[in-house]
Amino acid sequence: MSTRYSYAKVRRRNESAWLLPNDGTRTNHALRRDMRTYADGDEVDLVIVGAGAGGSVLTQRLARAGWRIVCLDAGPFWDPDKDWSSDERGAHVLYWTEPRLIGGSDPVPLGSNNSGRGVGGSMVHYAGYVPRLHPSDFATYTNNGVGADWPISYGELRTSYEDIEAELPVAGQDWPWGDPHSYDHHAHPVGGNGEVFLRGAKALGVQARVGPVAIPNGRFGNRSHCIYRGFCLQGCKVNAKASPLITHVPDALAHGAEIRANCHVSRIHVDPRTNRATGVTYLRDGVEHLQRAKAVVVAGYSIETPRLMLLSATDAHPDGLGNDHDQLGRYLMVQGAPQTAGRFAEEIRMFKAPPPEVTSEQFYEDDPGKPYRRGFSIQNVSPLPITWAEHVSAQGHWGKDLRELMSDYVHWATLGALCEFLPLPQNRVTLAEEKDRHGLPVAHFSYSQCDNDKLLLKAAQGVMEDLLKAAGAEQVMTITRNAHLVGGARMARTAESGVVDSEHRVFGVDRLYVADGSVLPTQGSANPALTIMALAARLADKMIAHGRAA
Ligand SMILES: Cc1cc2nc3c(=O)[nH]c(=O)nc-3n(C[C@H](O)[C@H](O)[C@H](O)COP(=O)(O)OP(=O)(O)OC[C@H]3O[C@@H](n4cnc5c(N)ncnc54)[C@H](O)[C@@H]3O)c2cc1C
Repeated sequence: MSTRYSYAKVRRRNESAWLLPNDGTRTNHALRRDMRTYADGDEVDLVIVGAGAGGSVLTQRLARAGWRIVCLDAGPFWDPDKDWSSDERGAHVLYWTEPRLIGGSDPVPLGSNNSGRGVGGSMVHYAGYVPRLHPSDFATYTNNGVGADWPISYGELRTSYEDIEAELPVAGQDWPWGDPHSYDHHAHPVGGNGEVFLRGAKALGVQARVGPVAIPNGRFGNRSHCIYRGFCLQGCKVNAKASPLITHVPDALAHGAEIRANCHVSRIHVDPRTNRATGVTYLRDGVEHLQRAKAVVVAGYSIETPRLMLLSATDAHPDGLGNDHDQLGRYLMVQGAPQTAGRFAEEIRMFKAPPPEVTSEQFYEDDPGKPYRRGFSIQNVSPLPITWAEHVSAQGHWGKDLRELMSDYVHWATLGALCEFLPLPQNRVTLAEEKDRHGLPVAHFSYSQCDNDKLLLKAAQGVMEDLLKAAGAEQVMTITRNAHLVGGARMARTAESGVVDSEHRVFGVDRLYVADGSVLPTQGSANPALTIMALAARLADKMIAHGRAA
């Protein structure tokens, strides 16, 4: 571990890893049983919608500062021992599978690959890659003529990045790209898939690094070390992979927050007299409740956050909260995530390690010599058999062909790219006519790629195929897919160009905030969870400095 942080310093800020049991079980049941609870009629300091990456960090930070917090999540309070299995099919309970409609010229399928539900949010079943954004991501419009400029700079997030990296904690080699930095935990040993990446990179002179992954290398507090069984996306059964369920929720409960599971928020209330957010309506077991609060934070992720704000329209805000200038739901982004598999004569067994292994950010920055703006990163991905079947069948293999490729699984290695698709106004969430089981209009998500997006996909595919061939692949197979969702309630300098200001306050409504991935104006080629958590930690600092609403 580096000298930058000691465990004692992390523990003084966030004791979660030490609040977990160390008797071979994974959940501190006493902490949940004895958590402080509030009545709906109690006016708490803050109600937070969503206990995912953004909502959990904010809950933990503000509970520590003595705020009275209720955090509502539509999904369950997971218990890794009881609810999760080392089984791709069994993990389907983790995904947000409520109905949503999709459209546009490149519709984005929504489901297991996009969002989670329940306490811990999507990070419960995320892959665990946690790179930072680069400083350039905060000013792509000024520097490259595309995308958008953030109202804050990278420098304003640096300390929060360091804090969250120490709390997850992150393991990886020294990072040469963006703002060069090191990690508190040394990189993990790589498996067969990682070795292929490193071999191909060396042969081509491409820089690659092991990490950065939110899995401690060794024990951390009472969290077990990683057992390299490869089921990170199915919910880590041993509590090695970080998610807010184990990295921030225990400390939040220990400091008096109430995290209320299975509560679907259907409306944000705004007092027409004061124009202040005053609480939320939520549904539990089909029964409507009202939680009063002095302020409201929405952290339901990029589709559900704009949807809830659209559903909360009032006479004063007839098009939805934060939508007085027709910005809500717009500039929603996915990353183009083509995936290339290569066949090797020897056995690779790509499942035998966490899927996050090796990364290259050599192609991340804008290169004026290229026909496209901005760039992409490349990482190992390790599809398990069902996801592998999806990869192979997406290539048109079926019947005997498909069976042969499935039984050949152990010979394949896989790389995935993250291409920086641009924020475009027409890529947007609106409300559909169709209703969900609560009778609420579902989200319609329209997505169309621009020419720059398509050029990036092609370039990333070329690099991945070259890497695998240079590592000795006899055959390569690429499919096109998407990853991650960010934007939809973006941060901006003015209400005419976004939904929240630099301190996450929704334009046009007092005491209403957004604290999740929807606020990102651009996405770089980095996986988003670390940035979402760092932004929430920064927001908590601002809110604590301003003090609680009277
Ligand atoms: C398969 C997969 C792999 C991924 N891999 C990576 C990775 O390797 N690295 C990375 O950085 N990112 C990864 N991600 C993305 C990452 O998990 C998300 O970007 C991040 O968790 C989003 O944070 P958030 O706070 O915006 O939302 P979430 O973490 O999704 O939290 C939102 C929460 O809000 C709740 N909610 C929504 N609507 C309501 C409502 N109306 N009422 C009450 N509760 C509500 C949901 O139940 C959910 O718990 C991955 C995602 C997936 C699906």
